[in-house]
Amino acid sequence: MALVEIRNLTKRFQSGEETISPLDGIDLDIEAEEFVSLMGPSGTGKSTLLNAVAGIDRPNEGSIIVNGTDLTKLSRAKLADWRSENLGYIFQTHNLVPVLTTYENIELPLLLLPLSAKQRQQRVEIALEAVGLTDRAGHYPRQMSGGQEQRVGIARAIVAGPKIVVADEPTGSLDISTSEQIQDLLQRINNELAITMLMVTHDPDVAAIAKRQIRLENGKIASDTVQGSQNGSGKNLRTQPV
Ligand SMILES: Nc1ncnc2c1ncn2[C@@H]1O[C@H](COP(=O)(O)OP(=O)(O)OP(=O)(O)O)[C@@H](O)[C@H]1O
Repeated sequence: MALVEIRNLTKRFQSGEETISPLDGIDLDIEAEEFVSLMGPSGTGKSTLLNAVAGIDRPNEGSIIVNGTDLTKLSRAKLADWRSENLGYIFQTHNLVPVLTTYENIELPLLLLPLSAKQRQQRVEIALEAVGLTDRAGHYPRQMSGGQEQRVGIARAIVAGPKIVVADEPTGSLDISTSEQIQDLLQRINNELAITMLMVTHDPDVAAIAKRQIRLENGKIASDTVQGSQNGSGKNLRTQPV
C-alpha cells in the first residue's frame, strides 16, 4: 500500500456564478520515502492538492488515504490530531512566530503531543542540528537571514517525526545561492531522515531535485515522470491521455 493514495480527488470552488474545479478526478499514489515535485501553471490547483494531502482543505469528492487513514472521514478535531502526528508543512514565507526564539518556534508543534519537557528538548536539539542552527537557538526571527528563517521552518516541519512533509514554494522567496542551500537541505531530509516529500514549485531547477516530477494542468495530472531511467530522459508513469 502506498503511503499516500488519492482516488478521484475533486475540489470545486464557487466564484460568483462560476464554479471552478482546480482538481478534477485526480488519482495519485506516493510511496513512502519518495520525493515528489508538483509543477504546473498558476491557478492549476497545486496548492489545493497540497492542502488536501495535508488535511487542511476538504475535497468535494474522492478519498485521500495517508498512512492508512482516510482524511476525508475524519472530523475537524481528529484531523488536527492527525496533522500534529503525521504531517510537516513548509511555507514559502516561513510563518515563524516573531516573538518566539528559534528554539521555541521549533518546539511549538511538539506542545500538541503527549511528550515530556525532556523529550521535547531532545527532539528540538536533533532538529536544530539537522538544519545546522544549533548556535542560533536563542535568536528571534528578525535576527535571522531569510535562509536561516527557512531552516527554522524546515526544522519545525520535521521536529515531530512526520510521515510526510509538504512544502509550498519553499525556495520561492530566496536568492539563488540560499535557494540552493535549502534545496540541499530538503534532499538530505528526504535521503537521510527518509521523510516523504511533496513539494510545489514554479522553478524547474528546484523541481529537478525531486526524483519524481508531476505536472498538473486543467485539474488533471498531465505528466508524471521519474528521473534516472536508462536513457536519462525520465520514465513517464502515466500512460492514459488526459
Ligand atoms: N478558498 C478558495 N475559494 C475560491 N477559489 C479558490 C480558493 N482557493 C483556491 N481557489 C482557486 O482555485 C484555483 C487553484 O488555486 P491554487 O492556489 O491551488 O493554484 P496553484 O496552482 O497553487 O496556483 P499558484 O501557482 O498561482 O500558487 C485558483 O483558480 C484559485 O483562485
